[in-house]
Amino acid sequence: MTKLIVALDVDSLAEAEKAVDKLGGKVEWFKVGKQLFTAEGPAIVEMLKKKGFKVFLDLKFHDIPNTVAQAVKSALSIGADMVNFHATGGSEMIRTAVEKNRPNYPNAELIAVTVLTSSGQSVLDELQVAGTPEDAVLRFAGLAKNAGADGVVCSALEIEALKKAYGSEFKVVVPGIRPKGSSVDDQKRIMTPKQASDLGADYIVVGRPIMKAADPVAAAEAVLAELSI
Ligand SMILES: O=c1ccn([C@@H]2O[C@H](COP(=O)(O)O)[C@@H](O)[C@H]2O)c(=O)[nH]1
Repeated sequence: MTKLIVALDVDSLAEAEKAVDKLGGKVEWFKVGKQLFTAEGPAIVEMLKKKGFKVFLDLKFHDIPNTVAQAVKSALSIGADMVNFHATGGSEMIRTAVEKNRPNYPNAELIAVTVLTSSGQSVLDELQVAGTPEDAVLRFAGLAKNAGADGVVCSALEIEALKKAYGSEFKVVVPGIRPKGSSVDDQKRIMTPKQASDLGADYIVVGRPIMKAADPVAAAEAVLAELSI
């Protein structure tokens, strides 16, 4: 079953707590990204864990292997249930982070970012990354899986190929989700909650379509209603 992760892309702990208290009855997972974590730090994760939520700390680490391994350790030690790093950091970086942290946090989900959902073909061309976004996602995911990652962040367009290539146990975490009629914003590779769920997304990540809705609770309920049971 596909789980909903709501992206808490707000400026302050107070704003985040207000949203969480409204959505909390419906939503089990919240994502804390660079905007909120840079402003508030570990207090935000502490607040979410105290209230009993699962936390995806989306800091997309990308650095030398030792630094990423230690950053993942810090993220897990403050209570994150899911953390991520860029697959383009390479196998050694991923393997070091996984091997260093898996023994102490066996249930943590260690996830590699493949190609950002805001990137289309033109970004890959600009960066001289070979092939289509799907080609690159599959390549980066294979590297991440071999290095021990539990899954990847990708767009819904790549779910089918990823599950076929790497099996149903390899998790796919899917942002770039847009309910019918909602603003696309800066996302490029998008699908609806229902499409992503039908394709086998383990998690969908939804930010602005819920957080910026006139009625965020109704928007979250509408997304949840689209997910396959
Ligand atoms: O490839 C990626 C990786 C991460 N994200 C993050 O997900 C949310 C999406 O927010 P929306 O408002 O629903 O667009 C956001 O926090 C991103 O940092 C992503 O979009 N794509």
